[in-house]
Formats: sequence, structure tokens, C-alpha cells
Amino acid sequence: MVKRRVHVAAAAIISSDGDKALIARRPSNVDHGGLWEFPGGKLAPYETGLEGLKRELHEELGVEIKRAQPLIRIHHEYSDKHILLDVWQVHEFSGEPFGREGQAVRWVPLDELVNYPFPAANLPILQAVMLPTEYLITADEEEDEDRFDACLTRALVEDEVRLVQLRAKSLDEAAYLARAERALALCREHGARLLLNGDPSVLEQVDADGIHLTSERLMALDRRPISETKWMAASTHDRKQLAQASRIGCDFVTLSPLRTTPSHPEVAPMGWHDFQQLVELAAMPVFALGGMTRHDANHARAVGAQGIASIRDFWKAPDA
Ligand SMILES: Nc1nc2c([nH]c(=O)n2[C@@H]2O[C@H](COP(=O)(O)OP(=O)(O)OP(=O)(O)O)[C@@H](O)[C@H]2O)c(=O)[nH]1
Ligand SMILES: [Mg+2]
Repeated sequence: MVKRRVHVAAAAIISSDGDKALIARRPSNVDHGGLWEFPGGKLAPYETGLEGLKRELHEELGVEIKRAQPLIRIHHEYSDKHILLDVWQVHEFSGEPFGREGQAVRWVPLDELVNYPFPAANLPILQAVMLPTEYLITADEEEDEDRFDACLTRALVEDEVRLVQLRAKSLDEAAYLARAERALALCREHGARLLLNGDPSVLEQVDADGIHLTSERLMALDRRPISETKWMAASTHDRKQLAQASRIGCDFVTLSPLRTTPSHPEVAPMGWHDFQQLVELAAMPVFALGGMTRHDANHARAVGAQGIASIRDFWKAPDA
């Protein structure tokens, strides 16, 4: 049987406080009936994703999209069809949403979405709505703990970074753990999440939000080493590593190097074209890494990424 290919546009409509998403319940008599969904539907042959989404949200909820940004594209094989879910994050709309087709609609806090039954293709959307557009990776060369704290605090306050990876390969274990405790306290104070770069067992010593695996650690694993209550991210550089990240259930990944960087001058950059092709294959949110700045974030989103990851663009002393 040749499977039908279905292109669907769906909306993660986010409340103005940024804390909730609007979901709807599919009627019991349709495909995936009774499950919850992000409102949207099948594109007509002549429509772009955003055009189709505007039409669908008008038909299903009675709202007009004012501002939207690509969030994630998911290819998923159902038993009867191949579906492309083209998901947009809607930041601004007019009208009061209600179920124009009689469906239940509900505003749900982002971290409670996991408690609702969604179609199987939706898991990466739940991860994507929880993640910001920027991922800070701490600089490794920092020796002085006061300066480290000042740089991290500046990024949390001035750049409003909400996702941090503590990467400090030059520190010994005791120094890393001490730094991790302080970084965790600073992140908590500013509503940011902290991932530790190291062996997953480090989470038994510091109760951070998750682990970031090097590509080497990623490839050595045969299953997810930590519970679902923590986040697991990984560094990837190619198709094989992306497939492995998906197989062991990473929540998101970085994909690099997009550009040549001072830290890895010998590695050939992949550029936006190859990056986009790899992102299209990935079954989870992907951050572009390698010479990225916040100015690249919109372009990264436009080619399917979650956003950008960077050390250099965020890591500055307050007086710099
Ligand atoms: N809208 C929407 N569809 C989803 C999601 N996840 C998911 O797997 N799908 C699948 O994508 C397809 C979308 O079809 P739909 O029923 O919304 O299409 P539609 O609004 O154009 O309805 P119609 O065909 O009755 O006119 C369905 O097979 C649905 O199960 C989701 O989050 N939102
Ligand atoms: Mg629909």
C-alpha cells in the first residue's frame, strides 16, 4: 500500500503571559478521535503552511493570527499515512477562541501538557513549546568563580537567557560540582533551567534540570540513562548522531558546526543548506551551534530549528 502523504499545519497558541497553550479535543468520530491536538488541519494544495493555518484557526476557533513564527516540523509515519506536521508558534491573535465545531478547547500550563493524551506525532511539539529560542553554553576558560557568577548573572538578567548548559571540561570533579551548585542557584533565582554536561550520574549529586551528553557519550548509550522527569540533550554533528539521539529519547539536541568557530578551527562548517536538511530529518527540537549569535535566531527558526546555542554571544562580564 502506498501511504497517503498529508501536510498539516498546526498552531501552538501561547497565552500573553507565555505560560499556557491552547489545545482542543478532537471529536470522537474522526481520526485520533477523543485525543487532544494543537488546532489546525490539512493544507489545501495551493496553500503555504501559514496560509492554511490562518484559514484553519478562523474555521475552528474564530481567531485571526497576528504574529506567528515557525516552531517545528515533524515527519511521522502513521499506519495509514505519512504526515508532515508543520507547527507554528502563535504569539498574538485577535478574537476570543472557542470551539466553532463543537470541540472542547482549553488553556493548559505548558508543563501540564504532558498529562493530556495527544496523537503519537505530537511528542516533539510538547518539547518545543517548553524550550526557549536561545541556549547558553558556559565558557570553559573561566577560572575565577566570581567572574563566572558575574557572567552567568549578566546573561540571565540582561539577555534573559532561560536555558543554560554548564560546560567546564577543565575543572576537576569537586570544582565542577561546586560550580554546578552555584550555577543552579543562580538559574533557579532567574527562572532558568540548568543542564549539566557530564556523566548522567552527576544528577545524583546536583539536582539540576537535566543532562547534556557529548556526542561521544551519546553514541555509547543503548538506552535513556535518566528518568523522564529530567531533560536529556545531546551534541550532534551528523545524521547518524541525530538518529541515535532520537533512538535513546533525547528531548532536544544541538547540531554543529554551522559556521567555523575559534574553538574548532579545523572542522568544516556545514552551512545553512546542509543544516536545514538535517533538521528536517530530526524528530526533536534542534539548536544551531557554531558561530551563532542572537541575530541568527530568526533565520534558524525559519529553516526549522528551535533557535541558536552559543557561548560567545552570551558570555561577557557585566562591564564589557
Ligand atoms: N490539527 C492537528 N492534527 C494533528 C495533530 N497531531 C496529529 O497527528 N494530527 C493529525 O493530522 C491530521 C489533521 O487533520 P484534521 O482532522 O485536523 O484536518 P482538518 O482540520 O483539515 O479536517 P477535515 O479533514 O475534517 O476538514 C489528522 O490525521 C490528525 O490526527 C495536531 O496536533 N493537530
Ligand atoms: Mg483540524
